[in-house]
Amino acid sequence: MSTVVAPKGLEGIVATTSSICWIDGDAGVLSYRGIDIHELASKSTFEETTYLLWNGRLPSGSELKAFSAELAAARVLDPKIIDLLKSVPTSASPMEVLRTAVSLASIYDVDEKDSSHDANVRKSFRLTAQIAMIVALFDRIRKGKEIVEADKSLSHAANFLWMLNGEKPSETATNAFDIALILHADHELNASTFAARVIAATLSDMHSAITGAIGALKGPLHGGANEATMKLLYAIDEAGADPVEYVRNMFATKQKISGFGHRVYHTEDPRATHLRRMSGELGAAAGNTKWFDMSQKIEAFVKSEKKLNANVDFYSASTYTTLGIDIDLFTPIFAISRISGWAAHVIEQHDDNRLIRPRAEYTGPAYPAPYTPIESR
Ligand SMILES: CC(=O)SCCNC(=O)CCNC(=O)[C@H](O)C(C)(C)COP(=O)(O)OP(=O)(O)OC[C@H]1O[C@@H](n2cnc3c(N)ncnc32)[C@H](O)[C@@H]1OP(=O)(O)O
Ligand SMILES: O=C([O-])CC(=O)C(=O)O
Repeated sequence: MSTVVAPKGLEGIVATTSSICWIDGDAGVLSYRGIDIHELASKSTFEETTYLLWNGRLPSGSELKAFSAELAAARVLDPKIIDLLKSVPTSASPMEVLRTAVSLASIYDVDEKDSSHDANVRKSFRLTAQIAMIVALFDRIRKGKEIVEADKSLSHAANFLWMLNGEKPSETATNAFDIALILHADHELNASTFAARVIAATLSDMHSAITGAIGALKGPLHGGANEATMKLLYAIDEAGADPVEYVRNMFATKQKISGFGHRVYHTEDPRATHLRRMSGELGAAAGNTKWFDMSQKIEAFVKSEKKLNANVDFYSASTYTTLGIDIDLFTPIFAISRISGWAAHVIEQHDDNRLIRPRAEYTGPAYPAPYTPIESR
């Protein structure tokens, strides 16, 4: 059998068919079910976008109302999950707590043993509602604050901010957060979604797939880059350094700059366009454009020096910081949004499944290698 080895990191390999998300990396186009992300970011809501991802089309007014009500009604956490959040060390990273809590949620899910299409949709509602709650609740618990009950009259974005901060969010904050959720909702076969599909393709369950996806998202080459970006901005600020000189030194020591580069986009990441604008606008409204200004200087330098564009994670860092959100919640917030895309992909995988099992080109000792008895080694 002649073998063709796929490029390292599977670059450029088309590994499945999917009707969920289409990207043109050269033109900087991202669409969900064919609808341009710019339209969705300016006209849609997270609820409507999630309906689109799960159902393949935009909802009617009554369908959206029913869908939003079902998502709000799913804002329920088994007490055992709250016990878990209270029992882990307050120093635990919110991302590992989220991963563990989603795994535990599987055991208490009423559809635990059912991976039919309908059960997967029901689980998708619950996971989408619960992931946001888990992130907010753990943050309050670790800070010694009272737990805030979910408010089912609020949108998904507003309810998260309410449960996180214990005060009703402003319209500006809610809108900005809602747009961030829309922008992060899906991105074709990114690493965490691929991980979810590989797990789902063994006919394992939705919770297992999402637990694995959260683990994949956590890494700094993927969703973890938003947190790493903010750490860089803080480091530059604390050092009182010039951002350009700081980054120049990082290049000189062959370090990567978080929030730049992308496997698929060879031009501006269309999501960065919105996050840049939001970062600037929110900073101006808050009377503090420090992080935005610093980000812009870095962006211009990285672009001129390395021809690398900012990705979705770069300006989300300063956007979330300006919204008063703690740095280690940035990647969990990515998960709060991306669950909608992960769920759509798990459903799509289960609806038309085949095991995902590629081959590896063997580079180890030649076969047959001798088995040396232990006393002779
Ligand atoms: C939501 C998301 O997941 S978006 C991506 C979030 N991740 C980051 O922001 C982390 C920083 N970026 C990166 O590490 C990469 O650009 C990735 C992981 C996003 C894409 O990786 P790949 O497609 O495998 O590109 P790869 O890492 O091979 O980079 C290609 C070249 O560009 C350079 N490069 C890529 N990104 C960066 C960066 N952020 N800073 C400096 N150099 C970079 C690499 O060093 C490499 O240079 P070389 O050919 O001289 O060795
Ligand atoms: O598509 C990717 O490789 C990473 C990404 O931008 C995302 O997951 O949003």
